[in-house]
Amino acid sequence: MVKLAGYVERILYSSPNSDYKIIVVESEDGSHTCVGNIIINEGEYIVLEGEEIFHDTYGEEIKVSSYEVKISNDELSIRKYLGSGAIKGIGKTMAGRIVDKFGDKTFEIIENEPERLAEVKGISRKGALTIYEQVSNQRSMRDAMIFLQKYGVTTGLAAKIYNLYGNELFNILKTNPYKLADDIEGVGFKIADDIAGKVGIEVDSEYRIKSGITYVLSMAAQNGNTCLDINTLKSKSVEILGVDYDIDKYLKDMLIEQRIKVCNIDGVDFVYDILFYNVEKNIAQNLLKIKDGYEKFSINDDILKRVESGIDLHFNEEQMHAIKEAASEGVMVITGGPGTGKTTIINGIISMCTYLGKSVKLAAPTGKAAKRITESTGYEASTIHRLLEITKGGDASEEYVGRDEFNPIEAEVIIIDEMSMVDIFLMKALLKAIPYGAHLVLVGDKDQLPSVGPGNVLKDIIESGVIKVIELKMIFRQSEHSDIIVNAHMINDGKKVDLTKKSKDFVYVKRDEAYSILGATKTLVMDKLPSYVNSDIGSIQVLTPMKKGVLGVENFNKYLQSCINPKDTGKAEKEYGDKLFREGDKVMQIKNNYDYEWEYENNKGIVIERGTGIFNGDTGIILQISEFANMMRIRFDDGKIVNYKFEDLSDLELAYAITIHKSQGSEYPAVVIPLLTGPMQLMNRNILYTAITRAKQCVCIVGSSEMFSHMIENKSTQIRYSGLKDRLKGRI
Ligand SMILES: Nc1ncnc2c1ncn2[C@@H]1O[C@H](COP(=O)(O)OP(=O)(O)OP(=O)(O)O)[C@@H](O)[C@H]1O
Repeated sequence: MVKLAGYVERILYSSPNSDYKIIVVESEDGSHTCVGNIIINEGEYIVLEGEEIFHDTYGEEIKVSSYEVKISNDELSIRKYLGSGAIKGIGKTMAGRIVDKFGDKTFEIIENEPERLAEVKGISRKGALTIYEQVSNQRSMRDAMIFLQKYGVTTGLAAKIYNLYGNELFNILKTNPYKLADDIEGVGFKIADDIAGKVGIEVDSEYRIKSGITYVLSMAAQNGNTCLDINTLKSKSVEILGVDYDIDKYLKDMLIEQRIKVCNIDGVDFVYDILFYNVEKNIAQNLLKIKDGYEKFSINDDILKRVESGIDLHFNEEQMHAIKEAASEGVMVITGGPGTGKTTIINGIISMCTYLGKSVKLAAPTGKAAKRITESTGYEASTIHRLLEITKGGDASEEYVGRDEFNPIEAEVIIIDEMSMVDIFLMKALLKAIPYGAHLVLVGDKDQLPSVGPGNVLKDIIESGVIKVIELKMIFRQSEHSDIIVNAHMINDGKKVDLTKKSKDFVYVKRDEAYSILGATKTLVMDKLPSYVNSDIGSIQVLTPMKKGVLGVENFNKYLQSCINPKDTGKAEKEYGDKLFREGDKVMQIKNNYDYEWEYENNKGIVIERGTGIFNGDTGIILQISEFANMMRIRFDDGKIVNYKFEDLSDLELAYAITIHKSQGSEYPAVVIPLLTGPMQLMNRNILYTAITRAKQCVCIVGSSEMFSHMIENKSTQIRYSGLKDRLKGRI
């Protein structure tokens, strides 16, 4: 770690999209090139700390880890600061004239007697005022950044906070920093509480207690709950606030202020953050409206026969029933495990609609799932986000949703696959955009893991008993072809699976210790499986329940990266937080982002198509990392090429191994599942079932057969609190 203090002599590079800069700092012992996210102008005085690094092209540099900016009052630095382009309307010449006139008193004059700037030739009184506003805004923004950095707030978040509140920020920080936690995504109760403590806000302040209660509800939402029973809410609030208060009093206030709602379900009071309450209520109302407001399609046996002959198989009774019901129900659910014929029914419904002249839209929650259903039905599917024309980072909040009740989806039948992944926010947005009279068909496996976001939408709808449900039981893919399917159903039914039985597609590799599991997994991924399933290394997916620990995703990725794509002087690298990306690495996008621009190139490297949108679960390879251009070039599996700015790297993770949660909706030729130990709430049947059903040709379990059996027995899937089922039933 080195420390440095000096003037910013030059800004060599400034990213147009972030605070990333390459600057030259003139200190007592000469010039130094420094790089990092820095908000600064030429001529300002910087005191920084950083690490010395060596760049192949630019030589020695200091990578800045923390800094403080001071505007010096000496004439040269004022001249540089004003002339740096930071203040609109002042160039180098004008800066020279201002400093010639006011010398080292320039800032004092700008701040205290700005009208005097008009004494300088070429500056009007109005111009003087604009200069004053800009200088003081810049100063307060910088002050705010420095202030927030002290509380561990990153520069990106600090800028977001400042942009929202402007100069009101200090006032808010001093009176109610908890407002930040309410208003800004990324500021949780903990950061707000830390600031509050430092600015001297009392622990028993009303703001603090209410903010703590909201925080407990939001943490519950992160675990999938839309509400929380009142006793748990009270005890958790007391726990995080660290003081024993009469929480009831504050809950009553929050009820009056319409910040929360309380619903009684079976004699227990459940508390909702008003946001979740409204979303859940909206889903129930709209779902019932769609259910009742439909128009039956008239079908006859002739049409069904034609559908069947088009698909070239005989539907069994269940399937025929499902297709008929899709014609006569406003909303219906089709649920079943792998190989039970869901896709075949979707095909049948689409084909029936074609004969009836009804328009169909088919969609799924992720890009991968949409691609998969497109391939298996031959009918173009989109993501639900695309169907709803959601823009801006894929956020389903209303302002960015293009399709709604005023501009509904243009289709008479809307089929959604992989419904188990849909959370309450996406469901609300979807239902709002269903046109009057349209039929909605929801397809999914209710035993897959529930959505990452809050809610238990598919299960709640099924259990409400209000919506028509077709549960498929018959397995079409036969056991002689696939142990994966048979075992998946056995696991789902809680039946013991014999791992010692020889199988072509369900393989067990016994290992008793974490590091030997790592080694065996590597051998499978690199040497054995690619030729066995006729695929490349990149298509073999390691799926693990956990993020942390030797067998967690993070460690697995580091290990597999070092084996599959080791360090090499020819491969550039980029560190981002505790992640290290290297050219050639396999990576995954972990959010839907509709703004990323992609292009397709032909084999001569000429761009032949452009578009936008990269989706949660999309995987690709890093082609190039350029520190100078501040970007990383990635080619996704479907050929799209995207330039990621470094500040967007939080959207990317190494993907040699991914969590089972993240694998939902995706399929791979072969999966390797390492199992040894882990937290009991993760090592359960639901997780194992989801992991196994991701594999098309081969599942390899590496590790402990006892843990495998334990997971089948462990049904303790975390309970999700939600009122949707009871709301649909009209009980609340
Ligand atoms: N009535 C039927 N008669 C014969 N084969 C059938 C019938 N229905 C489906 N199949 C076949 O069974 C296999 C599994 O069906 P399908 O792909 O529709 O199931 P799925 O529930 O969508 O499976 P998954 O969830 O694994 O994708 C397919 O090969 C399909 O052609």
